[in-house]
Amino acid sequence: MREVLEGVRRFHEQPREVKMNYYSRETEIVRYYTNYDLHQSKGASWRDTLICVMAPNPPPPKRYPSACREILVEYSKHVQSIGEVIFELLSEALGLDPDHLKDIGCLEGHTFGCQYYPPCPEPERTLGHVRHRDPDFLTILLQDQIGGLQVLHQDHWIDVPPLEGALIINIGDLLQLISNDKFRSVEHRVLAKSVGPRISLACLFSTHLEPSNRVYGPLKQLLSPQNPPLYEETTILNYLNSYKSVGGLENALSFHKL
Ligand SMILES: O=C(O)CCC(=O)C(=O)O
Ligand SMILES: [Fe+2]
Repeated sequence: MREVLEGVRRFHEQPREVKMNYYSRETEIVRYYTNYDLHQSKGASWRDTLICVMAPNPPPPKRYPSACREILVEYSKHVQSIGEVIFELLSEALGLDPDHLKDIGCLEGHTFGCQYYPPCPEPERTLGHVRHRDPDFLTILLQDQIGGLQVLHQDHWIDVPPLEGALIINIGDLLQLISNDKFRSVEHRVLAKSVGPRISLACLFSTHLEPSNRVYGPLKQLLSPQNPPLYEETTILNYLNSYKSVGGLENALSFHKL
């Protein structure tokens, strides 16, 4: 875990000219940029991001930056195994067969968001990452020892202190949708800090770059006259368009409520 964060640091701390080879504001499967909503949003978050799609259709390994290529590929295998166990447990928690969430494709794809938050001279004037919910089924988040991550709980921002060797599991919007609100996607943010850099790696389980007509809606097994569906069926792409239209700032699920 330490090594993969080191790999992310190595990438971000290279000269700008090297990183520019990966710079893109489009939906490339490997891309480096700052603030996906930079040109729409009124403010900018204090971070840079390297996105790497790892599954289901990874590019040839040489497309990943050499500074972190090997360690990203290795970490991807580990995180896939952890994801399998977590989706089994979540399936059981919903009263379903352990393979259910896997069978409907929740584990099919994952993408790494490799974040780098430089030290900020005026941390009270910005955020490292504005409040948002993740647009996926589930996120496995690895953070370093700097701190700053917070989750919203009963209208209060609660610190998620770094714990050596620990991973943070966040429910995303798509799992809230298919579980018909049994699981809630967590709102979270990262404070800017004068110390740093802070490095994190968010592994987002979703297949959002795969063109697919597959639709997701509340799972039939969870519905009854007392528990009617709360959401319409949607493709992942359609849901992502709602997410982008509000820049992640509002709850994109509200667009899909029945
Ligand atoms: O850097 C972090 O701890 C959070 C990152 C995050 O929320 C994200 O990439 O969606
Ligand atoms: Fe997030």
